[in-house]
Amino acid sequence: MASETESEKKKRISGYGTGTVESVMSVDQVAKEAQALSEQRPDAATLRGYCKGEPFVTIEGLRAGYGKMEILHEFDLVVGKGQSLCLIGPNGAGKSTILHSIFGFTNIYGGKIFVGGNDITSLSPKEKLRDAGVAYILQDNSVFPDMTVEENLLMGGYLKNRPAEAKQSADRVFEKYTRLADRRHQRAGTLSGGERRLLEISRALIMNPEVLLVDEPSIGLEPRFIDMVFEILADLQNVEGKTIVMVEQNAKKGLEFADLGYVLVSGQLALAGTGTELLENPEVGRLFLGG
Ligand SMILES: Nc1ncnc2c1ncn2[C@@H]1O[C@H](COP(=O)(O)OP(=O)(O)OP(=O)(O)O)[C@@H](O)[C@H]1O
Repeated sequence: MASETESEKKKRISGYGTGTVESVMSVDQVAKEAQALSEQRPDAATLRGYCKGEPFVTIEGLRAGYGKMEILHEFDLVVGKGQSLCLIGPNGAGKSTILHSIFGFTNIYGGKIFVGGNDITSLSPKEKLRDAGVAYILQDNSVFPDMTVEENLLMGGYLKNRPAEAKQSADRVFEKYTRLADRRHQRAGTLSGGERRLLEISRALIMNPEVLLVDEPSIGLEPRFIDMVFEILADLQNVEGKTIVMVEQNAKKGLEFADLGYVLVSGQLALAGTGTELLENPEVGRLFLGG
């Protein structure tokens, strides 16, 4: 968003929360005031306390970034199996960088990442998807528009050695989501925004991952599709037992959905709680939920 003006930024942010354009603070102001939240920074034991059962996705003292630039500084995270976590925070705080780091898209300078007790810190994205059961769902517009819905889904199984297995997984997706089944031979570029997001999520399911990293599921969607996408994610968590780590600019939606919420400020964890606790926190409300 390099060319975005301050007024455009305000407009964009106002769409994420519940406030009006006028009532929303500038991006820089939010970032500055959010620093004060860091005084309540939780320790690793507190994070574990929020965990249901054994920790499943754990990050310990992560230092990561791009090239030589460190974006995340000593970042910790603990999520139980089948739990969901939503990361919120000012623009540029490093939320997506956490997902990138878990999936292997960043340089890691220190710290560890575990899934199911296994150290996955230095695995490649391919190994994380194929061997560690971690899938990354891109922000948006990642479907191949000239390929059919079915072909797009099968692309999700390109790491499976046996195409027949990918086909079986795709058939299971079609059984579950008849909306996609009805359109299996349709070009993906002709799908509605909500259907496209459903296809992007479904494509990640072909490898049958345990952990879903979901980057901004509501971005660019009309309100009616946003609810649909969150219902799909709730089903994947509650019925299929997937563990979800999500970044969501619509902080209200994200915190209503997730069991846990973390506020990230300048690459560091500033505040953690249940989704409900953060929704009820007046400072979080003022800074990220539109007042
Ligand atoms: N591929 C990259 N190469 C270099 N720097 C990057 C890259 N991706 C992100 N950054 C930088 O890392 C910092 C954190 O970016 P990140 O996208 O993680 O923030 P964010 O909290 O998700 O922000 P937003 O809410 O605006 O999406 C920013 O300063 C950004 O410019």
